[in-house]
Amino acid sequence: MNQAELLIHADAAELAYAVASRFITRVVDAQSTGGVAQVVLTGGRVAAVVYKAVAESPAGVEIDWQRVEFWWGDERFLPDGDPERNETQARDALLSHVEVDPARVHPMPADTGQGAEVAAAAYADELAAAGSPKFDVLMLGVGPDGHVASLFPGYPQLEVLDVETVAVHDSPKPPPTRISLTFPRLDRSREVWFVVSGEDKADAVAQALKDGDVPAARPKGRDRTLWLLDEAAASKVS
Ligand SMILES: O=C(O)[C@H](O)[C@@H](O)[C@H](O)[C@H](O)COP(=O)(O)O
Repeated sequence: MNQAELLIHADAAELAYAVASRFITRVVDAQSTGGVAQVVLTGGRVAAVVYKAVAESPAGVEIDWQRVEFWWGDERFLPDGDPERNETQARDALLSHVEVDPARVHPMPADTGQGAEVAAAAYADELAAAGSPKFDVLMLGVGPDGHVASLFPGYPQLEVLDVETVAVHDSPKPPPTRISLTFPRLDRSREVWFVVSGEDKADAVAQALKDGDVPAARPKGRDRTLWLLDEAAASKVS
């Protein structure tokens, strides 16, 4: 298994620009053999800044946006269009500004009254219908408690290894109900990128890099596992 690679940037803005550039290069590389780039987006403030930087990057023209397949690592289980949904924030920051193929954008289901378990199962079916793609890049934010996606410390979803998606209730991070990919599905990624900014994440980053007992210690890319940090988030890495 490959070793985690750390790339540390001066501040949140430099981190966002660096991750945006890396994202564009990664997608162009994945498309270079004529294929479709399979990418997994995450939620959170840092991710939204990265998506905006991608949308604004002049290099973005190098991507054939029609040949990018977008997935999500987790979603806040809210009605369609809710501003707190990861999908809404990704559309506002990036997807509405580039010529994506709508058929290749796969948001996790919105709350239509069906229940999060039904919605999670539907997403697993959608992944299967798409041929269970291996992801070229999977982006993950990290919470101060070391959570990734919607996999929270001490929650039963950490031990769910036989299915690819799971519902989450009583999340410590609002909103309370979520959908998440499980660890086995997160790991079906060529590259896993942890994109982390801020002093409040420094303990979680340090613990994860020491293989501590935090969810962020577990996802690993098949080819590369990158920790893309600003100095504040890296400040307790020994
Ligand atoms: O739905 C979510 O909230 C995210 O998927 C979650 O895993 C997020 O990435 C981290 O909590 C970091 O969020 P921040 O970047 O806002 O700290």
